[in-house]
Amino acid sequence: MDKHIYLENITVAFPAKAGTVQAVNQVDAVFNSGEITGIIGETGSGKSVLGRSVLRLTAANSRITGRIIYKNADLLQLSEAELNQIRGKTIAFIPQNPDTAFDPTMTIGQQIMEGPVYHKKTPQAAAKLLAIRQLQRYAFPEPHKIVNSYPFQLSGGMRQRTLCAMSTALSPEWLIADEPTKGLDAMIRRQVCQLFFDLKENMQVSIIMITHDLRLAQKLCDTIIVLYAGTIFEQGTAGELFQTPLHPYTGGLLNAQPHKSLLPLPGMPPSLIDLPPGCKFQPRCPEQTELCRLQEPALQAVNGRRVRCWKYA
Ligand SMILES: Nc1ncnc2c1ncn2[C@@H]1O[C@H](COP(=O)(O)OP(=O)(O)OP(=O)(O)O)[C@@H](O)[C@H]1O
Ligand code: NI
Repeated sequence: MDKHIYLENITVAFPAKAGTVQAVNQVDAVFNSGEITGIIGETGSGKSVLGRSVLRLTAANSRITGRIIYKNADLLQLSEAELNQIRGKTIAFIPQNPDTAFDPTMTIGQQIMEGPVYHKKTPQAAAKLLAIRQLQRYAFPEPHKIVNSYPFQLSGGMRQRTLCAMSTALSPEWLIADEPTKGLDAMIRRQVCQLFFDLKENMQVSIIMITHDLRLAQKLCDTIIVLYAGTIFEQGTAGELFQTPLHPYTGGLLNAQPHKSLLPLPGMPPSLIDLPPGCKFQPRCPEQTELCRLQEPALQAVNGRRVRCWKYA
């Protein structure tokens, strides 16, 4: 039995007063086990919603349809109790905003120990040792002190790293990390980056990495998925995709990086309530044609990659 995660026709919608927000639209993808898959795309393109949908962690009013197959089971069909046996233990999630993920009344040590004590019945003393070891791995110079501190006593960067320590305390098979390097300074970012690499190489953890940090994605990821307006616009190996982006949107994203031309993509993403016909990127695309306005291109296979653009049809 393989340990890939298969997304089949995943759509995530949020009914709202003004209409239904289509945050994720008919996504088909395979997250290969043993790999780091990066999900990149502009703000609001659906990265977090897609990542959260795997463990049904989207907002309570969300409607998720499609299938998410992991080890022959559809995660979307499991009961809350069954899913709770997977959450954190087999598939762990590191949320985007560290500040809402902590209980302010518990010490850092207690929060890291919670998973092992709850899921694996690890005795308190052993769990505390594990917490200290975890903090050490995530580059805390004084883990013995940190286990006894409270979240408010830590800097934002330290809280981010504590979240990583919490999420990997149970040695999960999969880790879904939502912008794990956000707000970290360059040195700590390099350490966390090295850690993700170690998790993959030495601890056999497969990773889904949601990020705005394209240099991190290029360095760390095996496969890249590019999202726009909730759909996959391009997918390929990190090497090929960063070397020769096929979609004009991917090209624009890469060019907007600080060490490149720093040219932001012109225009705004579309409203996700009333999506226009045709290619969703067409109003902003420098290479648009009549066909792009009329009909939405399919996600095409091109030399082992996938791209949603009429240029390649
Ligand atoms: N609970 C919700 N109700 C309504 N709309 C939502 C809800 N959660 C997310 N959305 C919408 O879904 C879309 C995708 O959001 P998402 O957070 O996945 O974007 P993102 O790519 O992660 O952006 P960022 O890079 O800023 O984190 C956005 O338009 C957002 O406003
Ligand atoms: Ni996000």
